[in-house]
Amino acid sequence: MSRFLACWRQLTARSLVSNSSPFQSSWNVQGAYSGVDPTAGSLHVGNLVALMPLIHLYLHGIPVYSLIGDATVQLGDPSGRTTGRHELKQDVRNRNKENIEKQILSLPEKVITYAKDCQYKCEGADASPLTWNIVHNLDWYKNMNLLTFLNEVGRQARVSQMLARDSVTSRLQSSSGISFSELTYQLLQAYDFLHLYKNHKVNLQIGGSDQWGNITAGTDLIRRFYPKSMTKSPVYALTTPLLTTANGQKFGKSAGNAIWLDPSLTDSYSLYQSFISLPDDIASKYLDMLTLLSSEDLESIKSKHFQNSSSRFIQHSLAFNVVHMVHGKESAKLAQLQTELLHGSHPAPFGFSVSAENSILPSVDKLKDIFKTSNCYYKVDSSTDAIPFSRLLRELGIYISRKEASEHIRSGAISLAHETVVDPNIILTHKDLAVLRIGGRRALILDFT
Ligand SMILES: Nc1ncnc2c1ncn2[C@@H]1O[C@H](COP(=O)(O)OP(=O)(O)OP(=O)(O)O)[C@@H](O)[C@H]1O
Ligand SMILES: N[C@@H](Cc1ccc(O)cc1)C(=O)O
Repeated sequence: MSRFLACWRQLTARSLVSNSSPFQSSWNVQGAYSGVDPTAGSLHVGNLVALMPLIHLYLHGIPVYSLIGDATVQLGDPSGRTTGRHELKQDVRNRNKENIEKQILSLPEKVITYAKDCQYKCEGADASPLTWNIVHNLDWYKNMNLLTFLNEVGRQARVSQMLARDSVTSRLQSSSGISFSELTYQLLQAYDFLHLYKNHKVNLQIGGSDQWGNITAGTDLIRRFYPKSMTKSPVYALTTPLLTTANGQKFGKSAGNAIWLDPSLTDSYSLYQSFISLPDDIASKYLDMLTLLSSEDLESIKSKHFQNSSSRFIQHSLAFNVVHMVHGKESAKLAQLQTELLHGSHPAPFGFSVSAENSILPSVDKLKDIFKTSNCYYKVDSSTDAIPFSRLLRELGIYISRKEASEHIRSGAISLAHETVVDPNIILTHKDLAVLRIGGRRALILDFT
């Protein structure tokens, strides 16, 4: 079996293929790429879906390329957007580019460690990972002359096809319309694919399903440029499903609901937590898509979960595995322990909870060690410990105003160490740690020591 066929089986079994060029077992993939525009300082969980096929290809020993769109970010991709993007300043774009590049550079080592832990196998293929390459599209656009681009690329592009792309039709009908630069975005992404095909033998582009139009603009352009090469080295497109919220909204930067992969923006505990309240069917699908667990392990997790679905075993397994892959195993273990202490089933002192089987609560010092690096830990110092509760919450930055804090307190949504607090003016007399709960799921640690 060819390496790509073995990999394709993994991708389809894990529901990672939303659309593709007509698949045949003879697909001859020599290299694959996926791109990201540095519109933010970190990748997010949505981007991870589009990265998963690249991860499987990498583990199967097929050359992979991550493209950082430091040229395309200047135009803004209209795909999946109802309005144009705000222009980012050059220093912000550069910072974003550096951060994303660092994140991608650190990925292969993490993926290999995680894959070993999962005993990931390349069925029927003898493979070992090659280098994970990073390219920047400004490298070929910075000296590109406008006339050369229009002559080489513009001449081949068909305006009727450009206008028919989903990303364009939806915007043409909107009140804000679409700018010329956004309309030409697809030609730049198409030319990227052509460039990588010509210079690095890359003949597969992968992206989220909103990228189908841009990716096929590339396959069309390459076929027009190199009609004779198509028998020996054909080009392919592959898209993954979009990761959406429970109400169908795409997870991402534009929707403002991104869960970042950078631990300084979304710490391991919050990343872990983001999967815990997913409905069973969605969590089960994400477990297939976002982990490298074997089909036997996936089966056994699901069957264990359905013996007692209140255990949320699928959600916890998904959370542990994603944190393991992107932040490392130690961070995943810590996030699991923090989750157990904050959301277990058996109430314990200071407002912590632990499960009945594991009811020994760590000492205050140990608890401080467990939580002090997480975003849910707040140190209450001596200048703030004798002030009214609503002001304390404002001073700690938990609420932006005292008024907002007071409203939440009065509504009964806040409890401290198992006690609901309804008086915004109360002065706390705590001397150790206490868990502050806001609504159903948010839990913070206040450290009064
Ligand atoms: N929620 C998601 N599910 C699956 N793939 C996604 C998701 N969000 C982004 N991607 C994919 O990640 C790749 C890089 O996307 P990029 O970061 O450039 O834009 P984006 O996150 O979609 O941005 P925005 O949210 O601003 O539209 C693309 O292939 C895109 O389709
Ligand atoms: N258009 C992609 C990013 C990208 C940029 C250039 C490419 O060649 C490929 C992909 C997105 O916004 O999600």
